Amino acid sequence: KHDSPVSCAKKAKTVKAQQILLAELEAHPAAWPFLSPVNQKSVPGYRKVIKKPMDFSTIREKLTNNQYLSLESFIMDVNLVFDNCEKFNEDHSEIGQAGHSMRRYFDKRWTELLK
Ligand SMILES: Cn1cc(C(=O)NCCCNC(=O)c2ccc(F)cc2)ccc1=O
Repeated sequence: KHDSPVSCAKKAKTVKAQQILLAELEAHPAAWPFLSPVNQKSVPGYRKVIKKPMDFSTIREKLTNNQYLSLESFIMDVNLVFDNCEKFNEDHSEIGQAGHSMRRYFDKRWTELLK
């Protein structure tokens, strides 16, 4: 129940890093396809093809509710957004290109921030 001061400080550091990373993803010009859940009523085939939908607003909700027990689980959800995008969209479509661009940006930023 009570963390040692060291592990408590370490946890605060990763939460801070997650907040910084998510804010940067949300502010990115190519973030628009990922800011809210894909509307499964208006996007034919999405519900059948994508088994685990994920988007930045859902990640924001989970972060706010302290649902990420580790940095890894946060990174897995962000990568799920980009993996879903690659599965559903052609690489050279507008949304496909946005997904590649956002994944490159995320990979660069989280290694810079936590390396
Ligand atoms: C990730 N993905 C997204 C869509 C999709 O159609 N998503 C809706 C985009 C419409 N949303 C906007 O245009 C927008 C949103 C926020 C904002 F601030 C400005 C514009 C379809 C397939 C898929 O795989």
